[in-house]
Amino acid sequence: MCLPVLLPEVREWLSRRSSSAARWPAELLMRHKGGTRVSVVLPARNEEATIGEIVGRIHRDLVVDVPLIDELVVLDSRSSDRTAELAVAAGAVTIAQDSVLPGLTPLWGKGEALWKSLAVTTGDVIVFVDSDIRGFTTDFITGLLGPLLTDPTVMYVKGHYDRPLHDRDSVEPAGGGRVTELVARPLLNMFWPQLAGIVQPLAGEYAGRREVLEAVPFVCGYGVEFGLLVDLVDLVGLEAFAQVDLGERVHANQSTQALGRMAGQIISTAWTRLHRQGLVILSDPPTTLLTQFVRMGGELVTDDHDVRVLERPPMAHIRALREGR
Ligand SMILES: O=c1ccn([C@@H]2O[C@H](COP(=O)(O)OP(=O)(O)O)[C@@H](O)[C@H]2O)c(=O)[nH]1
Ligand SMILES: O=C(O)[C@@H](COP(=O)(O)O)O[C@H]1O[C@H](CO)[C@@H](O)[C@H](O)[C@H]1O
Repeated sequence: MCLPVLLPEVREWLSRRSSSAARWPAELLMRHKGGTRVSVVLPARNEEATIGEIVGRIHRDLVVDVPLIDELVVLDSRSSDRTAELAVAAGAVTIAQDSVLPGLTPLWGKGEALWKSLAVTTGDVIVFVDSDIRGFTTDFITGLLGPLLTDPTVMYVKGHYDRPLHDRDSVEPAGGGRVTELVARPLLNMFWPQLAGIVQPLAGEYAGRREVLEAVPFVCGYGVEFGLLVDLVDLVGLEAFAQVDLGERVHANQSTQALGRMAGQIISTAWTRLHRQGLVILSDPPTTLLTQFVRMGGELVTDDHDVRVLERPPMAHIRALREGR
């Protein structure tokens, strides 16, 4: 007989803190919104193919038709295409990542964009949505806001969905979330079993209260989602988390090589948390160099990457410094 793997408290949490997007229509949320300001942030790096559609839908449905959202911001993460122009045209405030907190050394990556969005938004609640989603619908946003606007004990909400996998010229009905299944989920089950009930730990769609988002560091690259989960559950406990089924999400799938580098960043992030939380004793730190192999002109050549974790301190610390506290 195989033992139930999920901890009893995780199983119990799942039964109480899970819902689906359909449960949270915008009209219901308007009745609960009160004076809570809501910001929606889209980190975007070269997303001209989809940013206009996503921003346009959010602006029409949740700014004009039902004024649930107070702020719609695209954090332009060093795009070299028409992302910023199309985002503005569709109704978003668009801010260049490197223009935020210019006194700090600029860093790269998705997490840098998300961390800087805290400095240029005013919402009490912030919703993060990727900008490469195909077939985006605004119930991704109302679903994530549901638990936050109706339950003051909820601090952080993760979306989950079925994840088809785009192949060159076909879409497999499942198979997406490759780094989730091959790296993130095993790491969380092994070292942070209280997070084993998070269905899509790396999902780019999530929301939280500013007070907690500004109380934790942000990993600058692709480790940001993994780092937020581990740091926030340490800060507020699983009880303050909720999870919403958003249905299905199709996005631009990166190459296996690119996901290898993403996996390296996530393993580096996990390693820093294992050490910071005293779960491992560092005799000597692991290397952060990842050597991949690519064939060029018939030759197999090495392709070296640094997957070290760069992270920003809690935004609350930056605010305190700037206010001389
Ligand atoms: O340096 C970066 C890398 C990515 N992104 C954005 O973060 C989201 C997720 O990134 P990506 O699609 O590259 O990751 P994947 O979804 O393939 O894991 C997308 O909206 C990207 O435009 C970003 O703002 N800055
Ligand atoms: O979940 C995953 O394994 C990766 C890759 O997804 P695919 O295998 O390309 O569907 O996608 C996520 O990971 C990134 C790192 O956390 C997030 O930033 C992305 O938003 C998310 O799509």
